[in-house]
Amino acid sequence: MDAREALQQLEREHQALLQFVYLAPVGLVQVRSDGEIVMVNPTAAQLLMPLSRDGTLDNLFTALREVAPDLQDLLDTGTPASGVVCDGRQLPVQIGQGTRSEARLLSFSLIRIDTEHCMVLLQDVTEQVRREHRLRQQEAWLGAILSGVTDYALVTLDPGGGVVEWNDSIQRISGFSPEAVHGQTLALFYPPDSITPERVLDHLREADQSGCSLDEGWRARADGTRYWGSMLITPLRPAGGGRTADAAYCLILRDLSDHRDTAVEVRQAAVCDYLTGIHNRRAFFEAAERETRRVKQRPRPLSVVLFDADHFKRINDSLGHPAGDAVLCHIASTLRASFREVDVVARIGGEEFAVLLPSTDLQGAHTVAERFCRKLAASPASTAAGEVVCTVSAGIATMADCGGDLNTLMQRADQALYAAKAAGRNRVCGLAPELPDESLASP
Ligand SMILES: Nc1nc2c(ncn2[C@@H]2O[C@H](COP(=O)(O)OP(=O)(O)OP(=O)(O)O)[C@@H](O)[C@H]2O)c(=O)[nH]1
Repeated sequence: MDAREALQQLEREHQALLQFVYLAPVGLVQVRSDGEIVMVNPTAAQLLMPLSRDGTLDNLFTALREVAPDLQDLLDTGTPASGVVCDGRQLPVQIGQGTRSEARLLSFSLIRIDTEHCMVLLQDVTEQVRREHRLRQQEAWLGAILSGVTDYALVTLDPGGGVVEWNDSIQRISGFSPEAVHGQTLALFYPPDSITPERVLDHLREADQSGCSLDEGWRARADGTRYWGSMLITPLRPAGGGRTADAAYCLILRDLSDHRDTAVEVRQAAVCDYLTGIHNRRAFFEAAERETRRVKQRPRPLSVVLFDADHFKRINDSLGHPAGDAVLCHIASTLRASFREVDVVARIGGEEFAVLLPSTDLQGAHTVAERFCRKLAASPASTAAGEVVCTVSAGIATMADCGGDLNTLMQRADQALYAAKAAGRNRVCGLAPELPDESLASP
C-alpha cells in the first residue's frame, strides 16, 4: 500500500468513526479541558439542550453548572493525564418547564484523553433506574411476604406443574418436608384420586389463558389428614414476555380451615344435596359443563353413569318415607366411598344419582359401575325400620360417542338406564352408538 492509499484508508476509517459517533445511541461529547464543546453527537445534543439557559451549547461545564458545579474542579485537580475522571455519575435534571417539566436522570462519564481533550458519555437512565428501584422494592416485598406469611405456602412450578422451589411455609401448611415436595407435581397437595394428570395441566392452561387459576376444596397433608384450602396458580412471565425455562408458575397454597366462614359454608351449601350431603344437580351439571369444555380443548375420555334406585316406591310404601330417606343416604355414601375423589358424585333427582368420570372411557365406566352395583346389593342400608337391601340400575355413556355434546351424553346414559330397568334392574347398560339396542349389558 503506497502513501496515497494509506491516506485514503485512513480517511475511510475516520469517516466510519464519525458515522459511529453520530449514530451512537449514547450521547458523546468531545470537550476541551476548559469545557468548550468541540463535537457533540445528536443524542448528547438532545440531552443537553434542555439544560442550556440561552439555547446555545458552547461549553459543557456551563450547561451542567446547576447539576454538577464541581466538574471543572474535578478535572483540574488530581486527575491523571489520561483515563477515567468520573464514571456513571448520576445527574438529576429537570427537563421542560412549568407543568410540563419532567425529572430525568442522566448518567455522566468523563474520560480524559490527553491534557487538552476529554470525552463525555451521556445517557438517559431514568427508566433503567426506575426499573431497578421497582425490582428492589418487589424483592423487599417478596422477602417480607415469604418470611412473614404463615398461612400461605408459595411454590414455584415448572411448565409441567412440577415443584421447583418453595418457601418455608410449605411444611407448616402441608406437613410435607422440602425433600418430599421436590420433584413432585401439584397433585401432591390433593387427596389421593382427587385430581388427574390432565386436570393438573388444565389448571396450568387456565392460568396461561386467564392470568390465574383458582381451585378451592379439600387438600391433603402429608399425614393423610385433610384441610379446606385454596390454590391459586399464576404464570410467571419475565419482563418482555416469554417464559423462563424452569420457573413457569407461582402457586399459592392456603389453608382456609380457620377461615371456614359463612361465605365458604354458603358456597358449599349451594353445591350440596340437602338430604345426602353429596353434590346436587346444579353442581353436577356445572362440573359436567366444565369438564365438557376441557374435553373440547384437549380431547380425553369422559364418561357418565346414571344410577336409579330399583323399586324405590315399594320401600317408601312399605317402610315409610324416613326409611326411604335413609336408603337414599346409604346409596349416596356408598357411591362416594366407591368412586375416585375426582369423580363428581351427585344426587340429581329423587332417587336418581349421577357420577361424572373424567379421563374414563366406556369400558372403565362399566367396570366401576358394575363394581358399585355389586357392592350396594351386598350391603344393606340401616334404617329405623331395620336393614334394607337395595339395588340400583345403571346407564353409562361416554363422550367419545356423543360428539362432545353434554345433552347427548346425558340422553344416551338415560336411554341406557331405561334399558337396564327394562332388562330386569340391578344391572349396568351402555349403548354402543352403532347398535340400536343394549350392548354392554350385564345381568
Ligand atoms: N323417601 C324418599 N322418597 C323419594 C324421594 N324422592 C323421590 N322419592 C320417591 O321415589 C319413588 C320413585 O318411584 P318410581 O319413579 O315409581 O320408581 P321406582 O319405584 O324406584 O321403580 P323403578 O325405578 O322402575 O325401579 C317415588 O315414590 C318418590 O316419591 C326422597 O327424597 N325421599
